[in-house]
Amino acid sequence: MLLKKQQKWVNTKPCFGHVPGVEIGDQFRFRVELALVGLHHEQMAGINHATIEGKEYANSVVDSGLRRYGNRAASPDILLYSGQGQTFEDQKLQRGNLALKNSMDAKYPVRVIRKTILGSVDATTTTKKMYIYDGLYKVRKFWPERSKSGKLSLMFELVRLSRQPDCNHQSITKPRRSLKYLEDNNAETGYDVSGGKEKVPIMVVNEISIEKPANFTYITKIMYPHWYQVSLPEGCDCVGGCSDSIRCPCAVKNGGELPFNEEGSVVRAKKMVYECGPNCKCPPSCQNRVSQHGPRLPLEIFRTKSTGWGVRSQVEIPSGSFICEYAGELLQDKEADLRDNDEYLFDLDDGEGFTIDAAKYGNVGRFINHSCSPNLYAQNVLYDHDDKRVPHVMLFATKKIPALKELSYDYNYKLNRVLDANGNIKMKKCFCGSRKCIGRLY
Ligand SMILES: C[S@@+](CC[C@H](N)C(=O)[O-])C[C@H]1O[C@@H](n2cnc3c(N)ncnc32)[C@H](O)[C@@H]1O
Repeated sequence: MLLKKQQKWVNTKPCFGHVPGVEIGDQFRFRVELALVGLHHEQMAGINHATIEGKEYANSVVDSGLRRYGNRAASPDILLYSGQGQTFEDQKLQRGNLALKNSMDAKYPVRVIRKTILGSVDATTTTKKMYIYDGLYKVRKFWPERSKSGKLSLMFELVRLSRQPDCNHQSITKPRRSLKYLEDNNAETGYDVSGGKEKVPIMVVNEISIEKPANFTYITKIMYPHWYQVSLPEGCDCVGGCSDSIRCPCAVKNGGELPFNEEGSVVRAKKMVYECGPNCKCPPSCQNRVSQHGPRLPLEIFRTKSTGWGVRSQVEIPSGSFICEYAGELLQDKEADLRDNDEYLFDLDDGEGFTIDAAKYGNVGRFINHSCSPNLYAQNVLYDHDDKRVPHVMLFATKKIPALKELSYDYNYKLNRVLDANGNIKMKKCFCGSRKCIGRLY
């Protein structure tokens, strides 16, 4: 309570994925310490959940290890977790249980904290109960199961995401980092670069040096110049959501079909995708509102060996998934030509028009590198205005992408067309490493 009064609790906003400053294997003596660092805010309940657009999603569970709850480790990487509910009645698909199901449907990662007995089993050494952060899991399935008392329990199967460090929770461990370390929040990496502006933290990780990304201001939306007036598009009247592709005017704008499937994956690349907008009567959960909600995957900015910073996901990405927008300052091409740093310019068209500059103001999109064999593509999207000259540039996965594989798109530069101040052709080598690499970015 003293620390709370001194406002020393950290990561107080709900987040999905890893929590800044906490590493797999970190140990905690009491449940309240989990809340203090933002790993699991609930001090009593085993399932922690957070609201996104009115819907609850689980973001962490504490596996008490108690038989009473029927939680048992089927294998070190699989946790069978019994849902919440009173012991004297059947468990229902509500509150934490519903949140776990929603995280399963949305493929959101869930942090698992295991309660473990540490210490030697011989009688001479004292044992200690500890809570250990075990890493990220996904909910694979759930089913009802009759417990010994005859009541129905909801069993959830949680599978540990691959390529995470081992947490050695079974053994007597060497001293690990403790809460004191967390006071040092100025560590070079392991922080959310969005500073809490995105719904999921965008962690910075550097496994090869202590460098961190150069300063810029994190924004989540395009910055329009003061002279640019945004006009709102007309909306649809589909109060319950847009599923009628013949009657919904937004579906009609998309050629008579919804551009996204029920999982929120883009169906096919188009010249323009029209999402529902501020004047539409459909709810935020409408199938035709995807990229406007911002990134949902636990993305990481990591230091690459030869192309500076890059971006990857902590979890596997299904084909067609939305990754992020390319956000920055909207400039006219002639202004963009005068900018000193040309590394973060995204040209919105081939002719004289507009460019997005993410050098000073940008989001995670500014860190995604070019590849000659990309796994993302840039899709033009309109939803909050209907000016086709300045569509939102939204990046989507072109294929299923394994966890921790670098994300990339084709910068589509025209060779021999980039000129320096004296009119000489500028060239830049490409280090994408693909077998199809043409050797040059431009
Ligand atoms: C939009 S930024 C991408 C993020 C950048 N790597 C960083 O560290 O901030 C574009 C710049 O990254 C570098 N880059 C991106 N892809 C590259 C590639 N395939 N080969 C060489 N350099 C690349 C170039 O310097 C390029 O101008």
